[in-house]
Amino acid sequence: MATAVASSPSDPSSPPFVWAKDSNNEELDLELKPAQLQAKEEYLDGEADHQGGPLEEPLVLRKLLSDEQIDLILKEAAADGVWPRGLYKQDGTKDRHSAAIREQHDTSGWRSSTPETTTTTTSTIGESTVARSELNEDLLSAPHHFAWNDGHVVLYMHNENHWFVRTLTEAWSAIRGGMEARSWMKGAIPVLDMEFIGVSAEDDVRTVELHHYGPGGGLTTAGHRDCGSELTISVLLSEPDASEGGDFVTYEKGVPIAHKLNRGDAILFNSMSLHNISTITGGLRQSLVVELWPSKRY
Ligand SMILES: O=C(O)CCC(=O)C(=O)O
Ligand SMILES: [Fe+2]
Repeated sequence: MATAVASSPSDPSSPPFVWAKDSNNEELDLELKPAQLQAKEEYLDGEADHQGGPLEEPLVLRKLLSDEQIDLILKEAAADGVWPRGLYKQDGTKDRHSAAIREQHDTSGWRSSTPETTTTTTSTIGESTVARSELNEDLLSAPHHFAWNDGHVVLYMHNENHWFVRTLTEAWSAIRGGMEARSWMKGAIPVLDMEFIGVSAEDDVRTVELHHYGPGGGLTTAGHRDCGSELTISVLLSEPDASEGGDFVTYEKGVPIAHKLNRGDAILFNSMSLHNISTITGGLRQSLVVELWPSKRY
C-alpha cells in the first residue's frame, strides 16, 4: 500500500508537499505525478533545458528543519560523525582505509575526500589549497574535509556509505521530502520515480555537505552553478544574525536577489541556476547542502 506523509511547512505561502513511498510499486495517489511524468518526458525528449535556459524560480521552504534537528546535526557531525571517524564498509564495520569504498565514490563522481586530508584540499574539487593552520580562527574547530579558502570549510556527510542518511534519519526525511515534492521543477529529473522503480533512495544523492563560513568566507565565484547535479537544497543552520553578510543570492534576469532565510529555512533550486553566498564580514554562517543527480536509470 502506498503511504504518503504530508509534511507541515509553517509558512502558509509554501505549497503543501507530500512525500510518498510505495514499496510494492503500486500506483501512488500523488497530486504531483502528472507534472512529474511530463517533466520526465520532456527530459527524455531532450526538451528540458539543463544549460541555463529558463528555469523554475528558487523556492523557499520555511522551517524545513527544527532547532532540535539542527542541533543534532551539528553535534553529530562534530563529535561522532563522519569527520574524525573512519570509513564504513557495506557491512557496517569500520575501516579507516577502505580503498574499495573510496574508489567507488571516486569513480562514480561523488565528491569525496579522505578523512586523512583534513589539513589541505583534495584535487577532486580543486579550487584552492589552504593549510589548516591558515584557517580563519573561527573555523579551526569546525569539522571539515575541505577548505575552499581560509574562511570557508566543508564537511562531506554523504561519505562513509551515506552516513548522514543512515544516521540523521529524521532530518533526512524532512530534506528528502522537500526535494522530492519539488522534483517537477523545470529542468529537474523527477527524482521521485526512483521510488517507483525500486532503486534505493540514496542512489541519486550526490553530496550532503555541512558548510561553515567565517569572516572573509563566501562563495562569490561569478557563474557558480552545481554542474552535474539536478536539484540542490541549502538549509540555513545558523541564526541569520549570527553572521553579517552571507546571504544566499540567486539571479533573476541577471539581477541578484538576496534571500532572507531564518534558521531551518531551506532554499530549493535547479542546480543549474546561478547562485552565490555573499562574503561574510563577521560571525559564522552554517548551512547544509544536498545535491541530487540523475538516477543511473536515465
Ligand atoms: O552554503 C550554501 O548555502 C551554498 C553552497 C554551494 O552553493 C555549494 O557548495 O555549491
Ligand atoms: Fe552551489
